[in-house]
Amino acid sequence: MTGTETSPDDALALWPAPLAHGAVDATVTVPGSKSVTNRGLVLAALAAEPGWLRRPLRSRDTLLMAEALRAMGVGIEETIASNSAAPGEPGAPATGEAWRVIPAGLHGPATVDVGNAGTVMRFLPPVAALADGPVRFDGDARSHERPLHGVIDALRALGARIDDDGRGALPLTVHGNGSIDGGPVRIDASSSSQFVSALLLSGARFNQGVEVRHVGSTLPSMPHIRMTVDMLRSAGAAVDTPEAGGEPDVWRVAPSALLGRDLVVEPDLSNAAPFLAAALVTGGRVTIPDWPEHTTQPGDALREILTEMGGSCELVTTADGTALTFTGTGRVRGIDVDLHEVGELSPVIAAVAALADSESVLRGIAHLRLHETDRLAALAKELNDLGGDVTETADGLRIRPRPLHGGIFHTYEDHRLATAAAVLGLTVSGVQVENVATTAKTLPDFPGLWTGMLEATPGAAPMPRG
Ligand SMILES: O=C(O)C1=C[C@@H](OP(=O)(O)O)[C@@H](O)[C@H](O)C1
Ligand SMILES: C=C(OP(=O)(O)O)C(=O)O
Repeated sequence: MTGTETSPDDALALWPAPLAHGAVDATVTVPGSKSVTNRGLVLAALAAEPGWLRRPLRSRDTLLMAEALRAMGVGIEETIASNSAAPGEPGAPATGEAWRVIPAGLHGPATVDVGNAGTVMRFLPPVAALADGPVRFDGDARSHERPLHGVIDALRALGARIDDDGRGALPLTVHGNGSIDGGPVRIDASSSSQFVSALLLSGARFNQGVEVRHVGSTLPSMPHIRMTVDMLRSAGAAVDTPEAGGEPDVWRVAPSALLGRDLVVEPDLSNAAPFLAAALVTGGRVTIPDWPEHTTQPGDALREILTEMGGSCELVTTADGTALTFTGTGRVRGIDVDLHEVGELSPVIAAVAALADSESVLRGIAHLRLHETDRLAALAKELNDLGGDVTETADGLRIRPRPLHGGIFHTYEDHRLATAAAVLGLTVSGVQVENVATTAKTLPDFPGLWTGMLEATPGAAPMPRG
């Protein structure tokens, strides 16, 4: 357990989700992307020169990543950056919060606490295989249940020595000797795209690079694999992908040094979901500044999905950059949608679907059973306990809207269950969210952002409730 894990008191606490007394109308600045920040940290740590991450997300998952890299010898300084990069360094970002990453010879002995961060538990064993000395990995109880076989088996096949208990999961120790052969490897990544991303992110530093061939029946979260490829290329790596005319399900990273970068982290578009959903379910309007015009983040799909569910959106370019304004119409429609590529959006979409005027079917998300919690079981149970009519299907959820009532919404230490519950609480009186502090996994001060959104709204301010 880390100091950043939810404390026992937080875990027991109930947060009265504020009711919106009208249409919300607010601008919400969403913190940086977890997925971009943690990839940025790994690539910067493996680079041949120092780099910068500007506007990084500071949340449990990213602080665990930074701490783990520090434990292996990487320098990570949290700073308010100014334009004073030393000669020969990649330019420092203009101003604002930034992390300066100073790569160093990676070494053990080290201990890594992964918490319940998929990105930490999957992306770092390949980094540890490049370190000199043993690196032990452990984390929250749930981290022992989340699949890791794709990474463990692949690293062994590529020349690494790993001690584990044979279950294909944590805890484990990687015994690195400073380098790894690399080369071709076959994996089944049907339970998590993060297996592929993990091997590609470190692959440029393997002696022969890496060729990852996915042999499973299905591969979720393709935008996250595209994000990995995109960020590797920006760091100077040569990457072949299926999209670029390569073989289906095969990715290759050539061996090379990586560049230090000056990376500006985009807002976390998946974490924009509850705020956009607030506009939809209250018939209001929410603007998210700095919404990128082009992005690999899966959260960009919210524009299409929530529009189909009854809203409309506009991406506006101003002198300050682009911003997304999402407007609800007062009507919320059900949806039949395959969320295989964008699974992390499912909890909030399920909450909106429960408030819609017609049935929804969410498909292609069987792998969510292996996320922070079994998200399909948890969503079905918690929505039904509030009076909903939700059934689990083989690969998703069928949601028939019913009048909901208040009650305790359990969150199973899952940040996205908590934000989904907050959406319900906007229009359902008396929703009490258990352990809202679990949102700190990826979204610092979610309750503050949420009440800030409501307080910015004339006439829709939250009523204090006991
Ligand atoms: O690579 C990433 O940053 C992520 C990939 C996805 O994982 P899965 O492919 O395991 O669903 C996603 O759900 C997770 O939140 C973040
Ligand atoms: C699945 C998620 O996280 P992780 O990176 O821990 O896999 C998520 O954030 O929805």
